[in-house]
Amino acid sequence: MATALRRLAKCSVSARLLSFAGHSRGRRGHFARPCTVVAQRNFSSASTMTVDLDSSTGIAVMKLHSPPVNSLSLDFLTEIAISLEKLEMNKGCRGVVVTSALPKIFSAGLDILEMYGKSPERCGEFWRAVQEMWLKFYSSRLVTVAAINGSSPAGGCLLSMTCDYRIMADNPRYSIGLNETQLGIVAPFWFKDTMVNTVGHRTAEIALQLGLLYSPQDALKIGMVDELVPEEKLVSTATEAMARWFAIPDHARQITKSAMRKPTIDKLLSARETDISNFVSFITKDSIQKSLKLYLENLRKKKA
Ligand SMILES: CCCCC/C=C\C/C=C\C=C\CC(=O)SCCNC(=O)CCNC(=O)[C@H](O)C(C)(C)COP(=O)(O)OP(=O)(O)OC[C@H]1O[C@@H](n2cnc3c(N)ncnc32)[C@H](O)[C@@H]1OP(=O)(O)O
Repeated sequence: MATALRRLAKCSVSARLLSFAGHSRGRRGHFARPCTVVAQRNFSSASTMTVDLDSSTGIAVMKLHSPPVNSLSLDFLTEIAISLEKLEMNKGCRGVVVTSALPKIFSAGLDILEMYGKSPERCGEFWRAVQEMWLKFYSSRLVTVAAINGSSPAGGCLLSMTCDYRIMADNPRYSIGLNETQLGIVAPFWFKDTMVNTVGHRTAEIALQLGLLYSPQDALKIGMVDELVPEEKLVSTATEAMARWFAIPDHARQITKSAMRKPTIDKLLSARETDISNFVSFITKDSIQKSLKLYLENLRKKKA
């Protein structure tokens, strides 16, 4: 099943690229099979998410549910990317709110177990899925809002930064940021570019080198998130925020989004294979594997 999902994800890259620049809502009809919410729900045998599309508003809510911490494994990444693609193909869908169904955690980022003790082939496959998820979200025609209802380190922060707008629960126990250097690893250039596009060069330089995780209040100050609200108001605020984006004609908003993001997207597209081989050779180094081992042990010790 997972292999079939991944194959489908690979085939769909061209559809995404075709759909990105300059298409209007009226032109989406040529895509195959529109998704239905029920099909979406049944799509994943592992039930790692629910996607509910309200046909009266055109807003879908994607709730990530991969316990214990929504870490982004190869299969989970693939399911997220395919779910977004199905929404893209659905004429009735104009926007998606991404949130977590788990308490206190939006996403713990990339699944460290996918990067530790794995073969180079598997690491490469994993990294392609990370790229694919990023490409799909960053180039989405939909209005994307992250409703960040828990901690969101590293890849979790990246996922939220691919969205058009971020609303975070105002809870000082939560944190968000690209903390890769704290694990002894390096955020690749397109993580860095997404961060720079979100918070600006100087702030990104400090945040990335120090691997900073920000409280919601500090994340608001640096522009990593756009709004803070009490947790219980998160999804309702996200759907309200969506109304402002829906008030703009889709084609104008989409072309503008494309103009803003295309250079960053093209940079990865033109270096995709090199980026995969850089990742594989970096992550499989003995020294990096040792850092990851230590980090995993510390995570487990923290609990004991
Ligand atoms: C020069 C060329 C460069 C090329 C590019 C090269 C490299 C780039 C490479 C990688 C980029 C990676 C980006 C990432 O996303 S790395 C992941 C970073 N994530 C983290 O650091 C988060 C770690 N987790 C936490 O801080 C906490 O778990 C969290 C705050 C999320 C939740 O805390 P809580 O107390 O509720 O839960 P825990 O008890 O800590 O965890 C429960 C359980 O889950 C396991 N776990 C947590 N996070 C992860 C994870 N990201 N992956 C896998 N597993 C995770 C944790 O170990 C516990 O497991 P167990 O003890 O119950 O077995």
